Amino acid sequence: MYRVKEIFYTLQGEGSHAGRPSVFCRFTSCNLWTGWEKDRHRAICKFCDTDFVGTDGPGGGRFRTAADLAAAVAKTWRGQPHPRSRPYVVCTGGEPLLQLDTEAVDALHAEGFEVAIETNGTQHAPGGIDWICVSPKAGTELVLTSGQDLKLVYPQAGVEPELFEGLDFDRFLLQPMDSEDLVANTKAAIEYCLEHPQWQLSVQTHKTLGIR
Ligand SMILES: C[S@@+](CC[C@H](N)C(=O)[O-])C[C@H]1O[C@@H](n2cnc3c(N)ncnc32)[C@H](O)[C@@H]1O
Ligand SMILES: Nc1nc2[nH]cc(C(=O)O)c2c(=O)[nH]1
Ligand code: SF4
Ligand SMILES: [Mg+2]
Repeated sequence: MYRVKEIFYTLQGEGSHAGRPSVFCRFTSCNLWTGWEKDRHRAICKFCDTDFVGTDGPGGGRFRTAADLAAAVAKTWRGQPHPRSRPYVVCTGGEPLLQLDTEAVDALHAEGFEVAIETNGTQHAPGGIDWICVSPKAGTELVLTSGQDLKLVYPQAGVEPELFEGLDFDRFLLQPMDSEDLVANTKAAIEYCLEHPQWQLSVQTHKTLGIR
């Protein structure tokens, strides 16, 4: 059984695939916050910008089998077939690696999808995922230390970018923390990238574009 908050079609807003048409499959629940506002002050991850509680969002629900889940994702894709583009699904949450298993990855592949995830990196990943974006969180142990994007929300006291520079990722990105300090955080992230050019800026473009 897979519990999913919502499944929707939009452009990837962040990271090195920003702009890419994607189905987002947002899994319910996270190991670093209950998702309830009343608990935010005592969560391990306190700055989350996402509602991942329940299964009541558009396209959300409980899917009994991996094939059911993959069929729901496939139904949400509306790109026209083209030899140079493969349907693309971004598994996120909440924390997708609490639920995404080999069966689900295989079922998504069987529906013709390239499979991406956005994860906090505290759980191991099943094999076969095509693109892994890890976003480390202060106060956690990082167990997923390789992938494509290492996308650090910046600034976070206790997890300075230097800690991750040696890991096995293709790209290292700083994403300004969205909060009342977004303007200052963006300025600080830009300055850090300019001084340390192995890092590049990741802007949450969907928020300024007014899309999901
Ligand atoms: C909602 S999380 C879900 C996936 C996974 N739990 C994780 O944290 O990577 C999706 C992405 O949004 C980022 N994010 C969450 N809250 C944010 C905020 N306030 N400002 C900037 N990025 C944020 C996360 O770091 C992660 O890269
Ligand atoms: N457009 C868009 N891009 C995103 N990239 C990562 C997201 C997420 O919440 O994981 C996200 C999201 O929620 N919307
Ligand atoms: S780990 Fe991800 S989903 Fe969980 S609270 Fe933090 S940003 Fe939100
Ligand atoms: Mg988001």
